[in-house]
Amino acid sequence: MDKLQIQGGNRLNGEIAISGAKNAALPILCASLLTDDAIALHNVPRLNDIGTTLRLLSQMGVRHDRAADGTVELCAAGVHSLEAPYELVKTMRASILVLGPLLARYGEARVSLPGGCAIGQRPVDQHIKGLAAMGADIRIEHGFVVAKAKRLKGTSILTDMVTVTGTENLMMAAVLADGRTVLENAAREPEVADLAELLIKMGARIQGHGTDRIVIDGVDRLHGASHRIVADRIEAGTFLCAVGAAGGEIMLRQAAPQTMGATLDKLRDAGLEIETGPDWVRACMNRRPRATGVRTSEYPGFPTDMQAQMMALNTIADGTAVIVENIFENRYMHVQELCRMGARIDIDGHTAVVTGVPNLSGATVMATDLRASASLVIAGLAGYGRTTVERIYHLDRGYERMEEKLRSVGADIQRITREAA
Ligand SMILES: CC(=O)N[C@H]1[C@@H](OP(=O)(O)OP(=O)(O)OC[C@H]2O[C@@H](n3ccc(=O)[nH]c3=O)[C@H](O)[C@@H]2O)O[C@H](CO)[C@@H](O)[C@@H]1O
Ligand SMILES: C=C(OP(=O)(O)O)C(=O)O
Repeated sequence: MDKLQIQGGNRLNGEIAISGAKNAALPILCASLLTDDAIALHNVPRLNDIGTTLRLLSQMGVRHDRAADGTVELCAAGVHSLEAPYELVKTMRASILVLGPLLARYGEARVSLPGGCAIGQRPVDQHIKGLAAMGADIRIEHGFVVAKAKRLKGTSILTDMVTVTGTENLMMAAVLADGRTVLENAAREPEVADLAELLIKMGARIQGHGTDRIVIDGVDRLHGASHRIVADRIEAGTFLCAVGAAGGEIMLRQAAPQTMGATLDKLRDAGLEIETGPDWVRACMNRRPRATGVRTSEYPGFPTDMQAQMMALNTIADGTAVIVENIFENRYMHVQELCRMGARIDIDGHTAVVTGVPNLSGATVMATDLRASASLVIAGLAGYGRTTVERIYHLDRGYERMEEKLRSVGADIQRITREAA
């Protein structure tokens, strides 16, 4: 298994190009199931999760071409299987995003239930409840969601909580349904809005995306379209935490600062000097970070996907920060590993109290999930001595060439591949 080896202490200086957002690209790839026509997507990041989704779509009969410049063309004219098998779903929860499109377009789907994962239980009951309200006959059988519907019917759906992939699944189901669907308590995340933008280009009638009430008027068919995936606000935020912890000055290109409000505010509180333009962020850090507490919440609040990275920054801050994780019940797996590097963190339920220490010391640590891995990389860059981050397959699910991007701004970081290890 690949590992990363980091020699801490280098300041980060230079430019990094931000990739397309994983969490926008995944539902958008699945939306290709909604039409027989070709869909051309630009700025698709090269990530393991994207590879898994393309494999999943391929085994259903979706043809795709992937160019080196991040363009992916898909055509679902030859779909012959309406099943998402456990072998693929178990490696990536977002596979559940084929459920809505398959049901809307083919009236049938058999999708393996995703297993429990590192950050929480993550049930899909709201996806099922919404589709059932639209008239689908849905059962759980042998670990699969088995769904059937002649044609889904538009209705009003109020989810019990804000769910990102739930909103996306229901929106993709509703675009081909009979009549109007209203999604109340909808997720406002920029990735949901980006999916809606693609669907509108395909001929869907959607209003209110980006708000908590999305209104969708179903149409009989959708057509081909071309779309550029929005920039990854979490990747950009991760690099900003890295410069916050290691010091230096970086310019992020092809970024979307307008989607990063809560993260930029908190990083400014922590002492980073930040300037933004339409598609760039410049950040400079010349001091010890100030302790900065965060409470995660739905967009536009502070994202749970930035909690671990913000915690890494706080481990070396001046003062004590209180971090509250409100979205996932088990998203503190990085705490134990950060403590192995000398961090002082106490957890009580959803709350972590981080008392900043002057220095972290390099250690061998284990990555347990995607953002936990990123937090360990940040800690390794800021600490003294060598840090080895094991099990980085989690990192490769969601970051494109992270070590190359960090090396290009001066980090001493190497990938040790399985063969060389
Ligand atoms: C591929 C993708 O876009 N992943 C993102 C998406 O995950 P994902 O869409 O899986 O997360 P949700 O927004 O659905 O989860 C929010 C909360 O609702 C709960 N819940 C959700 C659905 C449901 O049917 N029942 C239920 O109880 C979850 O367990 C969680 O506690 O949003 C999360 C929250 O911003 C991010 O951390 C993930 O990076
Ligand atoms: C939790 C994440 O992703 P996923 O929902 O794909 O597990 C994430 O991107 O941090």
